[in-house]
Amino acid sequence: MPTILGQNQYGKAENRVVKITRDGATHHIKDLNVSVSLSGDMDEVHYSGSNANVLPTDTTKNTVFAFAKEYGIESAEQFGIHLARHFVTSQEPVHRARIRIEEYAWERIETSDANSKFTGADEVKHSFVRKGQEIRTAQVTFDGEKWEVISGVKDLTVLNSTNSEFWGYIKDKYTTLKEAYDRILATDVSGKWRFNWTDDEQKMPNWEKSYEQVRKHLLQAFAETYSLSLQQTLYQMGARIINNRSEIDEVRFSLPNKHHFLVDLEPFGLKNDNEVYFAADRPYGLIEATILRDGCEARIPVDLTNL
Ligand SMILES: O=c1[nH]c(=O)c2[nH]c(=O)[nH]c2[nH]1
Repeated sequence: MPTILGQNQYGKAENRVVKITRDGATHHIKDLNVSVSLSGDMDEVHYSGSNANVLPTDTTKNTVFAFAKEYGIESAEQFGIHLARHFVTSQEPVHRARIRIEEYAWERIETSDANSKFTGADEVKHSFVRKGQEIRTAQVTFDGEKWEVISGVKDLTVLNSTNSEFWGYIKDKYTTLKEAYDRILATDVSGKWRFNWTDDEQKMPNWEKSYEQVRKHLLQAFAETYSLSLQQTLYQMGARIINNRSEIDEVRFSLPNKHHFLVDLEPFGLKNDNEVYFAADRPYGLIEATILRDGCEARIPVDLTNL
């Protein structure tokens, strides 16, 4: 044979598994990106195409989701150990398993005073904001007389593990979506807000404080809205900003609906009681709208990517 096979490995990469653990009203989230890579006696599949030694990559994917239910996700390391041990000890041709995991960290959203008076809690127990990745934006325009300041945020990722439903929508012959009465609602917030300050240097807003407050209001509105659609949540987020921040007249949001699909674990004899989800990255719903102070003009461009 003029050629020989060198190092090889295979498996399913980037399994996006989200595990919600429900401790009464307090939910915990683990969000992992798990890549499985197996190697061993795999010469024949390369040389002759015999799959006799091949555990399908599809099976390695299913194992990731099933193990999230069976073992839970204590830590990325512990989860990786369960998986690697399983592949090497259960399949004779598999001699080595490499499990790579990225973990995305979340923190709880603090509630507004109104909500904590109502619930007695200072955090919403099912609302999370992804740690450390948001980008703050600003656009300043001056024509020699008047200023226009539009501030914004992008890549601010949030998730509610309950208090979200979606039902009662149009059904035509192409509709397959099942009505949801308790779903995950997650989005990467892209938003812009326009200040009504135009010229009086004495009355310039405190930009730092304003950003912190807008961020707080939009997060709290996301966390505290019992959502019947992402459209409704979006409107609440904008309205909360306009109602609390007199320096802002207009808010525009572009919100991808980051779908989380319940994984069917029945084929493995496991019940998925709203615990293990596949976090799909595309396609996604895209919900966009402007919220205006009554009587004010819409000036933020409809397409936020142009700003
Ligand atoms: O909040 C939602 N709004 C929609 O318009 C929509 N469409 C869809 O398929 N799922 C959802 N969810």
